[in-house]
Amino acid sequence: MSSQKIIIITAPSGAGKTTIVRKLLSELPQLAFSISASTRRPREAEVHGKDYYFLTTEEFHRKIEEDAFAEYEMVYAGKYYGTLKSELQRIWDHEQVPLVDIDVKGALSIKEKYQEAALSIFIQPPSLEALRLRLSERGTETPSSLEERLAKARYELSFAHEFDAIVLNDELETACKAVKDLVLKFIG
Ligand SMILES: Nc1ncnc2c1ncn2[C@@H]1O[C@H](COP(=O)(O)OP(=O)(O)OP(=O)(O)O)[C@@H](O)[C@H]1O
Ligand SMILES: Nc1nc2c(ncn2[C@@H]2O[C@H](COP(=O)(O)O)[C@@H](O)[C@H]2O)c(=O)[nH]1
Repeated sequence: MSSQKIIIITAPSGAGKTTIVRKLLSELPQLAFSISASTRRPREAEVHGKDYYFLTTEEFHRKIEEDAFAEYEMVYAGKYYGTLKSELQRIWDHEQVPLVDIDVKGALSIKEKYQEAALSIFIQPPSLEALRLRLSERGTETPSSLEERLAKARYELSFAHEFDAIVLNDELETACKAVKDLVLKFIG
């Protein structure tokens, strides 16, 4: 496997990135999840150092000053999310390929930074109505955070064609297989 490749999975919130990423990680040991830093509060059952590195805003600012991020964005409700350079290096040091699950702006930054070393996949939801249903059934959002995510989704959908591939996530198994095929072709 050639070193220092990176796989970017992006989409509007609720499109199914995390679901697809988890399946991919369970099937392809060549990949490792790039754990992002975030200042949002952990959800029930989320674990520091597994789902995210949960930081205070002060800690996140310090890391920005130290130039510790490959990219970072204020994604929702004043909360920061960022990909740590040290996390990518940790994964490369294990001779694995980092899989980053990030928002569309962050994905465009990583794509620009790593150029042909990056494979970028946009997960397309069947419709905004489907997104609304998935997010409300997930049970993680308040009415206002749900609307915030849907408003951002409308904007993010217009960037789909900036990425190397678009995979429709209507039937989950079909979407997972399409993503797996793209990844296997890329990592060789
Ligand atoms: N193909 C699908 N059909 C129906 N439900 C799905 C499908 N794919 C994912 N879901 C469900 O939709 C919800 C949102 O999925 P998921 O959390 O993976 O989205 P996400 O893109 O990672 O969102 P976020 O960006 O907010 O983390 C979850 O409850 C998941 O089980
Ligand atoms: N730009 C970045 N976006 C990230 C990163 N890690 C996660 N995310 C994206 O944030 C939203 C919200 O996630 P949630 O866990 O609060 O539902 C989602 O779109 C993630 O993909 C990151 O490091 N940089």
